[in-house]
Amino acid sequence: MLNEEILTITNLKKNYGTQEVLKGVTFHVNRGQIIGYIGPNGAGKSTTVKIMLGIEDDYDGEVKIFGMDISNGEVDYKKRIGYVPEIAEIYDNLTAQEYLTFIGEIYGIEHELVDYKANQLMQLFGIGEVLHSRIVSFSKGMRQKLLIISSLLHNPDLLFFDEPINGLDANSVMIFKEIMAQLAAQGKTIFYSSHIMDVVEKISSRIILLHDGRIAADGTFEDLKQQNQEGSLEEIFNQITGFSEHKEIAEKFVAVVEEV
Ligand SMILES: Nc1ncnc2c1ncn2[C@@H]1O[C@H](COP(=O)(O)OP(=O)(O)OP(=O)(O)O)[C@@H](O)[C@H]1O
Repeated sequence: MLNEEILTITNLKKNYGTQEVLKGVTFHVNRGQIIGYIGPNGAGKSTTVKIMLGIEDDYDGEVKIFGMDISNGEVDYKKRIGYVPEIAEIYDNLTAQEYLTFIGEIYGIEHELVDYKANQLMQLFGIGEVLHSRIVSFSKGMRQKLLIISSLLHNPDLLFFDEPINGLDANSVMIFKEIMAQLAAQGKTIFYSSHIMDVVEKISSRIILLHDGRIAADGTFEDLKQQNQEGSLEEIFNQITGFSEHKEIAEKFVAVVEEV
């Protein structure tokens, strides 16, 4: 069922102290969509994702995942979710294989299956030779690949990716974009936050732009292009967020740098 509702957020509000971060966010996402969730730094993207994951539970409004209100205390829905956080706590002293075994145990996956998947996926992502190396010795891109693999180990139906391609080389980005497209074609739903506009533009079936605690745009790239009469997602982003002074800011920045 491709029109099955996977995520339904209604009038979501979140404050940190006196700061209103989310001021009433509403959207619903159907199965098989790739949502590019974008917005300026501090707009509240990670906050929205943390609420959906149940990491942050103090909010107003309603959040339904797989049709169920997540505030009902039921945590089973988390077994069907994969998550690549922007900044991850990762156990440096473990080897990649030990780490993936540990993640597999959390999800209750059979040991042999985890071993098999860990081996295959690491090889396919070009890091097969470090399966038994400690994570502390990994480069940034290698760590990121390991995080992507660990988020997919349990074959989740819904994926939250927060800047997942940080540190990935150009060839790996191509593989990852293709993996996302194929996962979505298989009926997985992907919620993708990133500041890399040309990638978001290309991979998203729908783009949601969060600005000042509210949704400022929601539609396919084509929809957004028509509404804003701009050519690229970067330009649309600049227009909707009312930003045009990058040159002046850069000039002032450099002037301060040059002061001695
Ligand atoms: N635990 C917290 N305590 C207090 N304020 C917080 C906390 N987490 C986030 N905030 C504030 O909420 C706002 C939104 O933060 P959030 O991390 O959701 O933004 P974001 O859109 O993901 O930004 P970025 O693009 O920089 O990752 C920011 O002003 C941030 O300072």
